[in-house]
Parts: sequence; structure tokens; C-alpha cells
Amino acid sequence: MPIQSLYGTIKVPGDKSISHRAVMFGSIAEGKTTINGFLTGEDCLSTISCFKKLGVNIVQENEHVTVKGNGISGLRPPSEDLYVGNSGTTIRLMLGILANTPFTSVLTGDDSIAKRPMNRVTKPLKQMGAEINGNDSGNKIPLQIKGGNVKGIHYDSPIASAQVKSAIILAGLEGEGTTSVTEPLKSRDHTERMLEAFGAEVKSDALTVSIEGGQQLKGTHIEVPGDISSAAFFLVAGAIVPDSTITLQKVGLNPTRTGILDVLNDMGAEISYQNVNEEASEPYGDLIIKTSSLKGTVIKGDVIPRLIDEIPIIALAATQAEGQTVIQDAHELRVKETDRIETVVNELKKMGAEIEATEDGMIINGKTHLKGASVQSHGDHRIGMMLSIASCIAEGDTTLDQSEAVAVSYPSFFDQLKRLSNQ
Ligand SMILES: O=C(O)C1=C[C@@H](OP(=O)(O)O)[C@@H](O)[C@H](O)C1
Ligand SMILES: C=C(OP(=O)(O)O)C(=O)O
Repeated sequence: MPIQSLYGTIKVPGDKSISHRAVMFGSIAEGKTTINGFLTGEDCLSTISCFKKLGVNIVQENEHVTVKGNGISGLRPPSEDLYVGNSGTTIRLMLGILANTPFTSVLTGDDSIAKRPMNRVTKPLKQMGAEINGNDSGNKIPLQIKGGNVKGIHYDSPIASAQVKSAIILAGLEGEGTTSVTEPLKSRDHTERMLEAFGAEVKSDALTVSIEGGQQLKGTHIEVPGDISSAAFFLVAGAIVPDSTITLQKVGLNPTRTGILDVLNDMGAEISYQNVNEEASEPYGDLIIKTSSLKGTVIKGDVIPRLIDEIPIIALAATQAEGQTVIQDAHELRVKETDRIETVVNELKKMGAEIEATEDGMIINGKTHLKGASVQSHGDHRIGMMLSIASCIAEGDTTLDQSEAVAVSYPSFFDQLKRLSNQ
């Protein structure tokens, strides 16, 4: 049923990319790391569980985590498989770390991870000296990795992927000589920023990142800002639900992640900023969104890696914008938790959207009146949240199958949505 308005202030949960990295880097650092604002979503809990199996002492109490690391050489052979659940970031970054451990580990995950390509990281890691075996020549789980004796390489990555860049840089941390990665477009730079916070020296020059081997990380304190990828659902909800004003507190504003703000601005959304801190290692600020008249736009090129996870909710915004929206260069969506081009198009069509898939994106004509339907998340958290926001403006009832998937990145999503709609 259509919601009358969304009004109020919320603090979205901690950034998923930063929460994963804080636990991982704390686990291979020397000494104590404390984390505040940790995301308690299932993906980040999978990362904690894997490092506990590698012998790291990690205590998690809600958003506070303490990690006692003993360096990479302090990691111990796991007595069981490392289960990464639904998390691509966990498996790909861990492979980079495990390239430096002289024992064998086996990495597995859920049905979605079983379909996702791993050769994007296993190929360069094998070149660096890691022994990796798995289904489809090391492309699919379960993956067996034995590390040690890593040699630095230069890698020209065919895709703009922070997971690929991070896996190689993490492998290079203990490797011999210099390791560098050049990517075609700049991807999120949380690894580079956080390695510096842990005392390492990382060089970034345009599209190339490099690191010298033999650096020891030192435990530190990490403050995790709110996840802009989670805030995105309420930015779009605030723009498309009538009579709404939503304040989102302490949202991460790292420029490699703010593509959604640029696109919503182009579409005519009324977003204002307060309490911005640009000095923090990860900048953040409060965002205020009001109901807005949106217009169609073209989204392509170097903004794509800066909003890749936000495309499902941007597609919904486009159904409520006057004119045509074209999304290009987003082929990567086909290898996320689901094929997000297919799932977005098929599910939004059920609600009456005028949306067509292209090979590397979609074309959406607006503005359309959405109607309630029986839809499904396909076990993909971002599809589930996008469809829930769609139901807020749809005429009639919507039922969402597999809604529990939202807990992967946003366990408090439905509670916060309810709170904003009741105020
Ligand atoms: O490094 C990260 O934390 C992430 C990188 C992105 O994936 P790719 O590296 O595959 O683009 C993103 O889609 C994912 O949600 C998180
Ligand atoms: C693609 C995502 O995550 P991951 O690759 O870590 O599974 C996501 O959160 O949208």
C-alpha cells in the first residue's frame, strides 16, 4: 500500500566495505585493534567467523569489536572450512591474505557465491606464487589455497574492482619486492586508506596503486561511518515518497563511493548536507533528502564503479523520473549476488515499470505508476530492499519473498523503514 510520507532521522548501519577491512587488517596486524560502528550484517559476521577459525582472538559486542592480532605469521591452519556465506568481499580479500600463509585453507560459501567468478583474483594470486585449486580451474568454490613465498607483480586489471585490487595489494604486503595494480577506472579506495591507518605505506598514482613487501601492520582504532550504499535506499525513498523529509546521520562520503549523490543531483533530487567532516581518514556527514521532482539521466563511464551497488535502487528512482534513464557500462552487475540486470528488470516489470535490460545496463522510461505485485529478492539483499521501497509507492499490496536477505547488509532496514513511516 502506498505510504503517505517518510519523516524523521536515522543513523544507517556501518559501512560494509570498511567493517570487513577493519576486522581483516586487525587480524593480520601486530597488537590490539578496536572498531566502533561495525556493521553487524551477516556478511561482516562471516568475516569475523573466518578469522576466528584462523586462530585470531576477536570479541564482538554489537557495533564494538576488539581484535588481537599477531601479524600474518600469527594466523593458524584452520581445522575446518572457512565459510564466507554470501560475501564476495570476504572470499576475495581473504584469498589475498591467505596467499601469505604457508598452510592450506579451504574457502566455501552459499549458493550465490558458488556462481560468482573467482578467477579475477585467483589468476593474479597464482602469478604471485600462491597454489590455488578449485572448481572450474580455480574459478569457483570450494577453493583450496596454500600460500607463502609470494613475489611482487605488476597487474593490469581488466576490471575496475576494489576486491581485485585489494586482494593483490594484501598479497603484496608480505611479498618480495613491489606489487602494483592498475585498473581501468578508479574503484573504491578503502583498502589504501585503511592500510595507511594501520601504519603501512601505500602509493596511489591516478589508476595505479603500489605497495612494498615486508611491511608490518600495527593495531589501531577504526571508526566506521554509515554505509552510503545502505543510505541510498532512504535517499531514493525520501525523494519518491510524497511529503517526505529524511535526515541520514554520519554517512560515509568517500569520493570513490558518492556516485549516487552525483546522479541524484543530476536527476533533480533535493539533497542537503550538514556536519560534514572531510578531514577524517574516511570523510562523512549528514544528508537530508526531501520529496523531489526527478528527471531521467544517462549513467555510464567512470561513475559506474562509484555507485555499482546502488544501481538497483537508482533504477527504481528512474521509474519515478520524467523521461528516459539509460544505464551503460555496468556489465559487472551480472556477477553480483544475482544477475542484477535481470533481477531488477524482471521484478520491477511485475510492478508495472517500463524497463528493459541491455547487455551492460538498462533503459527505463518514466514516470510510471507502480502497482503492488508478488515479487522476490532472489536472496539478494539489495534487490529485497529496492523492492520494499518500491512497495511504499505502489498501489495495492506487495508481497516480498525471501525478505530475510536484507540482513546480509542491513539488519535494521525494516525497523527503520517502519519508524520513518510512523512519525
Ligand atoms: O571491495 C569492496 O568492499 C566491494 C567492492 C565492490 O565489488 P567489486 O570489487 O567486485 O567491484 C562492491 O560491489 C562490493 O559490494 C564491495
Ligand atoms: C556485491 C556486494 O557485495 P559482495 O561482493 O561483498 O558480496 C553488495 O554488497 O552489493
